[in-house]
Amino acid sequence: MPGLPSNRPSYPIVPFSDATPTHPLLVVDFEEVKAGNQQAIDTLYKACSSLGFFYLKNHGVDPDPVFAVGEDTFDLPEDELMKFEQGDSGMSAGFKKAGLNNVDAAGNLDTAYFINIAKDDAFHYPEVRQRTYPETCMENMGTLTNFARTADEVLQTLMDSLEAPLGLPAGTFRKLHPEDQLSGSETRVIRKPAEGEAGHIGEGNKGGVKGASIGAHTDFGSFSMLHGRGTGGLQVLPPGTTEWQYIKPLKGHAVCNVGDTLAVYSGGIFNSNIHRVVPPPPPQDIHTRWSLVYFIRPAFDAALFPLSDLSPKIAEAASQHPTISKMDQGITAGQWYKRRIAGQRVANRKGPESWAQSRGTERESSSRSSREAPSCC
Ligand SMILES: O=C(O)CCC(=O)C(=O)O
Ligand SMILES: [Fe+2]
Repeated sequence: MPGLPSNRPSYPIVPFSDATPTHPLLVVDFEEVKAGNQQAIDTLYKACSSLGFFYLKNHGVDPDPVFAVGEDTFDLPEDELMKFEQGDSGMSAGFKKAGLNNVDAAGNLDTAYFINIAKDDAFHYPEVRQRTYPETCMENMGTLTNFARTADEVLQTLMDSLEAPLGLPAGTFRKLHPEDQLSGSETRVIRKPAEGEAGHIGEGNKGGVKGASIGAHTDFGSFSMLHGRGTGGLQVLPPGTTEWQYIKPLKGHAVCNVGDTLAVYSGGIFNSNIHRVVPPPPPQDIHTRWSLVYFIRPAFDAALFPLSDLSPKIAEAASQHPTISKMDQGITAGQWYKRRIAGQRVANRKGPESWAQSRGTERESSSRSSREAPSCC
């Protein structure tokens, strides 16, 4: 039973090595942001407009019961899980087994298992708004709903606090991320198999990063909040650099990052930075890696363009942004999400151009200067 003591290992099985070089992140205190502390909001704004990644402390979200649901889910036989596979049409909700996504333009295969539970289904259970899930999820929907509600409210609160510094009217972001309209917001538990287990290395992969879990990408939505179990593997490519750098797992701290839709709404003031997941650095590399993400994404029907009409500051930034200034003004957040999800599926690959066509805002993020990145934590 999820949440109850079990004979499962506790993570990390071995600690993240201090000898591994890591990239520092700013630390944002959620309680202070929520209380309106200007210094904390300034730190958040600085983080979003530089690397786009930060540690979040005092967030009040407990990942452990959801990790337990994830463990029970991935224990189910694969043919049972495959009844809930996300498919190739651009739907994210559901199960994905390792090897069904590409990790690079060469077509190498991923090594990550996902169970994705849509906010729509968690918030409105027992009503089925997007789809149903394996029995371990359906029977523990209370746990999943509680997690999604808490994480969603944390990320909505962060976005509330960014409205004034962006020159936006209060309530702008909540209108774009409403509870009652279908969206791509979801909870994702990720399992990367331990060394020696099936799926640890992508079958038939030639070249690329050995055992890569998730290829280089930007997130599709507005904000992502990641909980780990003390295991490394997440890497960022800081603006203006060419070397991937690990993010150090910090106990009690979530890692949050700006995604494409928030970058676009802000006219490019905020940065949706490229990142990837590779096998944990030694000595953690021989063990299973677990992570848990909550993604807040706009309503599928929300228009996706810079909020220039609402903020002269955003209008000015958007007009100077190399890619955002040229974006198709007719696209919705749902179309953006579908293109990105479908485009990374192995079954939809036609050639290296499929990978390029499935990318997000990362092509321009590399043009940011490294001077903008935070230099300390
Ligand atoms: O597992 C991680 O550390 C990050 C996962 C991630 O980047 C994603 O699911 O988009
Ligand atoms: Fe990501």
